[in-house]
Amino acid sequence: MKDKERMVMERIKRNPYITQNELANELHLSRSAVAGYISALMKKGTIVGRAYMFPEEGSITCIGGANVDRKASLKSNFQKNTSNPVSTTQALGGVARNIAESLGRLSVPVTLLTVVGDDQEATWLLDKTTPYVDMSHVLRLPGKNTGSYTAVLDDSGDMIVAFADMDICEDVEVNFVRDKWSVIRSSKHVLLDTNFSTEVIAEVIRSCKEDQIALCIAPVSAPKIKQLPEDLNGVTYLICNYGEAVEWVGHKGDCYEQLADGILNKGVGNVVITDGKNGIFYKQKQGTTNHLEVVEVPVTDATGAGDAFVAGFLYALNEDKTLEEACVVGMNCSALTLSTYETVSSRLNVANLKKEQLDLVEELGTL
Ligand SMILES: Nc1ncnc2c1ncn2[C@@H]1O[C@H](COP(=O)(O)OP(=O)(O)O)[C@@H](O)[C@H]1O
Ligand SMILES: O=c1[nH]cc([C@@H]2O[C@H](COP(=O)(O)O)[C@@H](O)[C@H]2O)c(=O)[nH]1
Repeated sequence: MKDKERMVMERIKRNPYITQNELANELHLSRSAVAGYISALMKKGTIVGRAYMFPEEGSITCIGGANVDRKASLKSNFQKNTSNPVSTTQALGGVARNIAESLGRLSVPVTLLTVVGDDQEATWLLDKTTPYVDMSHVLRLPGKNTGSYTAVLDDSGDMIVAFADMDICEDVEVNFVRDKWSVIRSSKHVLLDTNFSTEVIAEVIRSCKEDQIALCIAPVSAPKIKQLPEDLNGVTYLICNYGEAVEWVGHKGDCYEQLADGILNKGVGNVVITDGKNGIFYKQKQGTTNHLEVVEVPVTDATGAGDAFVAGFLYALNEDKTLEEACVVGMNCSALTLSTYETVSSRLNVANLKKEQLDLVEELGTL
């Protein structure tokens, strides 16, 4: 068997969903050359036919960034223009990846559509995420660096500043979404972050609207919320923090309702604004508005609290809970993450989530 033919066969074995275009991109061949190799493999009987695969019920597809996070925790107050003593840790990150891993840990069938390079970081990221998430559709770009995020945290675990090098996301094109549409379309919910370009984001929104798939957007940061297109018709849920909402649609000092209205006016169906220990505000285009209190918990490391909230929220919606119930589950998921240095808590599972719920209920003194 020729080398190229073997490479085509091995990739199909690893991912029976792979398209001819994807094979052509990965192997630097033309699509017609790939078609030729596939036809030769079929003639030899190495491939006996295409599998018909059924989507897993209640699955979620997460689309967006995957990073290696490096965190430096200051041992004393930050001082400019000198070297500050820190302890450093490394973890996996990227908003869509964090949410996908959390959902996987909560036993939800989940697929991640993201992009990585061909460096050691990519191998580490794929190895560590695969136990929880279907990573067979991840785009690997030869010669590119996997995304990274470097944060400096103060001695109470809050971020002072962070730097995200995610140039690799600029190489993801609209065709990536189109090629993967059969995977995306089979999901009960789609989660999209704002690491990819406005064109890619707009394509996901347009297609989810056309196929009536529930779409939840988690903007990544104040600068990246601006990557959202103007028209958000087709977005079922948008979950952002107060700072992101102010940067995007408001002014400092705006109340939650003013910010929520600004977002709903763009076409979103339901908006949730998180504001750390100050609680959660949600407003539905057709329905209710509410401000929920959170039970304050000691913070070890705040990284990933917002992503954990989204994961808990989607987990609950997938279980057919209401929007308000989903917000409460989201808060419990965040509480688990806040208590560890990990971006995604390794203690996250359905049993611990239920226990967290009971502990909080006890603390609130209500049932
Ligand atoms: N000190 C805290 N005590 C309890 N929960 C918190 C605390 N800080 C954050 N959270 C939880 O984490 C969620 C997300 O935090 P927030 O700071 O709003 O977003 P982000 O992490 O995206 O900046 C909040 O909605 C809340 O449920
Ligand atoms: O431009 C980006 N910045 C940061 C992240 C990710 O966001 C997470 C931190 O989330 P939060 O801000 O909710 O703590 C980290 O895992 C980091 O990799 C990202 O995907 N894109």
